[in-house]
Amino acid sequence: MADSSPDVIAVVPAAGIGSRMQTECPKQYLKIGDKTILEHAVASLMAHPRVAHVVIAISPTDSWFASLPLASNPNVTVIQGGAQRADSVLAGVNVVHNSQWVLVHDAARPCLHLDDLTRLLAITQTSKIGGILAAPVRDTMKRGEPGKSLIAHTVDREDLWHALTPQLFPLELLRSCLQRALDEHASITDEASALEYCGFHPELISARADNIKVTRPEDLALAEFYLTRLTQTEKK
Ligand SMILES: Nc1ccn([C@@H]2O[C@H](COP(=O)(O)OP(=O)(O)OP(=O)(O)O)[C@@H](O)[C@H]2O)c(=O)n1
Ligand SMILES: C[C@](O)(CO)[C@H](O)COP(=O)(O)O
Repeated sequence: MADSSPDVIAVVPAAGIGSRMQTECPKQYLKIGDKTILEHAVASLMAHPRVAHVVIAISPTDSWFASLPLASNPNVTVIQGGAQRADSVLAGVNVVHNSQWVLVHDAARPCLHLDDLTRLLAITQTSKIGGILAAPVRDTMKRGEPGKSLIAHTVDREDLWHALTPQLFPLELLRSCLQRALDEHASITDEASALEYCGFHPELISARADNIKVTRPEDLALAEFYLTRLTQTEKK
């Protein structure tokens, strides 16, 4: 398949409530500049010619999405998400049919660079398992004593990565691994962990650490700073 033909469908889980953000509205609807965080995240996917369509999973009680231009975008399908992020992702994957590969990207990650997305998408030419964007850990990592603010031990940070999104997998492989992991009540916090649960080893694509997930109040200003730099870089 040519590197530019629209052959990948993206699923964007956007059905969370953003409780850690402590804001009035779910964090994906907070604005940075003239767009919501969700719109920035979707725009970063649509900037690539291989992304043909975006499926967005929103909460059944969502009262914000309908007022966005995305709601009338012909390249967007909106569906109801589920109780957990993995449920929302599986709901999105289950409406994808005409694509060999599916890309999953958090609505809460507005700072994705096009070149990172391009490098992730390139694995479709060589991999049958898929892979994820990831950033090597920089700090010394500690494991705490369970339930205490005491250090149990230092975790070796060699080969330790922060899993980011997008995460990219063959459609049927992701669908079957997610379904099995959820049926068997496995702890699944990203798509790769569902494949790992089923015995697969997805690729790690080293990526920019500024592809942050807006999670806590202090992340909003950082995302705004990164987005400003991203806009200046990618406009050139
Ligand atoms: N049931 C859920 C829970 C989360 N998400 C989405 O998954 C992404 C990453 O999840 P997270 O950052 O944990 O978002 P929230 O669950 O909203 O945050 P919190 O845990 O603070 O409530 C977000 O885009 C969120 O909207 C989802 O689609 N469905
Ligand atoms: C998918 C993810 O963004 C990878 O780091 C992360 O696992 C999402 O976790 P959350 O607790 O749902 O934010």
